[in-house]
Amino acid sequence: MTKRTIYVAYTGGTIGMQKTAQGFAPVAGFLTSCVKSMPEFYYDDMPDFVIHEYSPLMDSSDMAPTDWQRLANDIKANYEKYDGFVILHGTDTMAFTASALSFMLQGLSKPVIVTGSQIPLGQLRSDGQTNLLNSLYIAANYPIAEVCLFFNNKLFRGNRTTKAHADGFGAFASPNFPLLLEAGIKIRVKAGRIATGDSKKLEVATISPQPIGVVTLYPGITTDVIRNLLQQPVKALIILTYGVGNAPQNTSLLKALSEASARGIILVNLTQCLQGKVNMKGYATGHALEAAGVISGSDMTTEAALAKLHYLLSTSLTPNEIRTAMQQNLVGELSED
Ligand SMILES: NC(=O)C[C@H](N)C(=O)O
Repeated sequence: MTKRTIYVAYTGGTIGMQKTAQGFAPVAGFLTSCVKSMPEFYYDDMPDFVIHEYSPLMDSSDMAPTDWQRLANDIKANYEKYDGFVILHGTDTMAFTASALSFMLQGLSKPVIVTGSQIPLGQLRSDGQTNLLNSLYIAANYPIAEVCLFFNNKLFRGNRTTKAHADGFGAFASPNFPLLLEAGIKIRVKAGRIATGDSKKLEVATISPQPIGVVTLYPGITTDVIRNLLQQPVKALIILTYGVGNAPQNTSLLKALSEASARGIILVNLTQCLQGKVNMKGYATGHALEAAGVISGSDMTTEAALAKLHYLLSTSLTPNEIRTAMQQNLVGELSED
């Protein structure tokens, strides 16, 4: 059998960083030369791979929707030539990029795995070797045709992830969706589905940067704070509410929200809780939000909701159509009742 070949899009992040006078920063050419010096990447069981290094390499905190587009276009341009795709990316905004790509890459029949590390590949005790090696191996041998995120021996559905640990190796969690695969002594496929090999045509959605607000409610938050967040040019506001989606039943606050909704602003209710989903029918405090035009984001992560809003606001859908689509499961990003 011919070896599978994986395309590695290297965008930056800690995995390829070196110490500089200003702290860790990505250095051109360094990651590729590190990998070339590690024989395990070239064992017989490993797939062939090519590393395409982006220029400039970025810390993922500097990334924006234009970088998501560039990645999606790059995968499209190389789609026919390769069996799978690994994206090397910084961890800070990795969950945002994985979420965005899940909406942008439509009709995937090959795996796309986003990974990186907490310690640079060139440093002692780096997690970069395990993360990259396993991602390549899994993309070739356990092709799950969706946008995944691999970290700390776990393969997650990309649009269900959130960065949950700032300095541990288990940097990612998927609070509301099970693992796709776990790489222990044995590789065990869990909620993931291995691709059947049918090839579909890949379409890439074009997205543009969107003015979206995100606010965490706290006891005593004033209507003025919310009103300021709802000013032009804001097109959507994600409200991180209490528990199952509750907010104070403050008349002026509810009025500000219903006026904004009437102006076409999309108001999305997500819970501040780490796990579980919004149910605005549970309490009067949640029901009042629904009556003000706020829609439920169910159990989406903030990252997935934000990426989904970018995707939908970049289409020609009306605000009401966007509200409907926000509550539907488009690519496995939310659980419907
Ligand atoms: N671990 C990392 O990759 C963090 C880095 N600041 C980044 O997101 O690019």
